Amino acid sequence: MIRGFVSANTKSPHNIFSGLLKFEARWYCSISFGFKDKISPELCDNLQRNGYAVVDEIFEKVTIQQIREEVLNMYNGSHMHKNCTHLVNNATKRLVEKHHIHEAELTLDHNIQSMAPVCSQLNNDRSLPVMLNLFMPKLTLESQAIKLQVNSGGGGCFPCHFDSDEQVDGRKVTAIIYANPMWQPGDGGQLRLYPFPYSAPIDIEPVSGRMVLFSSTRMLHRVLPSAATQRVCLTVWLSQLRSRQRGSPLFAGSPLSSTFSADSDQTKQIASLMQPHIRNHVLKMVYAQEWAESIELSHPYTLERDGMVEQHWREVEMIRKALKSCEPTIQYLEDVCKNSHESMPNLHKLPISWF
Ligand SMILES: O=C(O)CCC(=O)C(=O)O
Ligand SMILES: [Fe+2]
Repeated sequence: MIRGFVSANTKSPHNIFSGLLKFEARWYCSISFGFKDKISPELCDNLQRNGYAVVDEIFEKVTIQQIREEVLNMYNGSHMHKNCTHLVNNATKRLVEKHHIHEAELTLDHNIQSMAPVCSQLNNDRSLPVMLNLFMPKLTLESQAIKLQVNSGGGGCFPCHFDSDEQVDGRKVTAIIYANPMWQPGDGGQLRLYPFPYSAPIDIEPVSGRMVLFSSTRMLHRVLPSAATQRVCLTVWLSQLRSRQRGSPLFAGSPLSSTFSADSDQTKQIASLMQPHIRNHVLKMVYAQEWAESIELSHPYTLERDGMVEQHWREVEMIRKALKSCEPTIQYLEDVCKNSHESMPNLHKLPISWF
């Protein structure tokens, strides 16, 4: 729809789009959230190529302050619930609480919307998916859902995870907006991204006004323990309609061993290992130890937590067996990523399909 609108005009898409957004803004919101200026072709190019992008000062300071106050009011008024890890084992599904992480689903809950008017306006503002679609038309984002979150100190954190999976829902892009005006390095709570094999993990500080965008299905991430008493953020999940998903029939539902064909040539092996579905498994193997530790750090001690860690190691073992013929190549990738960028041979040129 937007592409049709743009191609019918001779002005640059960016300008035409600003006009359209101003028109919409008059009807839908009194706050301008700044996406139309901040989501640029360069930013989207980074997102497309690296799987993530960071933009600072996404909103005015006063807007960030209002968002922080609204989220903390929700927390202090006990309108948030504890965040849980969803544990799927065979046919059973259980929830395991994380400690010190509280959240509320804004988009699904009209009560929360009425108590958080600025966050609600953000929920109604469609300019983020619209701008991303403009510069990354293949995304075809059609909906957004917002979660409010407080990490209440005490080392609260998230284990290594992907936000979604093509077979679970239509989430494609995660955007996290931080509202922590007093944040200092000793507070912890950095978002750690794993853009393997382009580089070693990257830690992003949760400073006020910063927005981090990344691939919901293919960017492994975790949150480091937070000592700050109130680390606040909003998460926006941007989704395609499930019927529009460009599912990969090659991988859908197939066990790893039947979809992977090892080639003796190392370059070909690397290309095979970097196919999205296989890459996600390779990541679990490469970061197995850190992944296990992050599960332990994020949940209070219970038998269920032990079970989660055991299940993790069983999965790592299965992946190791399935990818046995590529072990030296995986070891090579691992070594390269653990050493500095200088020694990294052309791995950043490998085309990873992030979206
Ligand atoms: O708190 C953050 O920075 C990220 C949280 C996260 O990864 C999630 O909610 O899935
Ligand atoms: Fe996440």
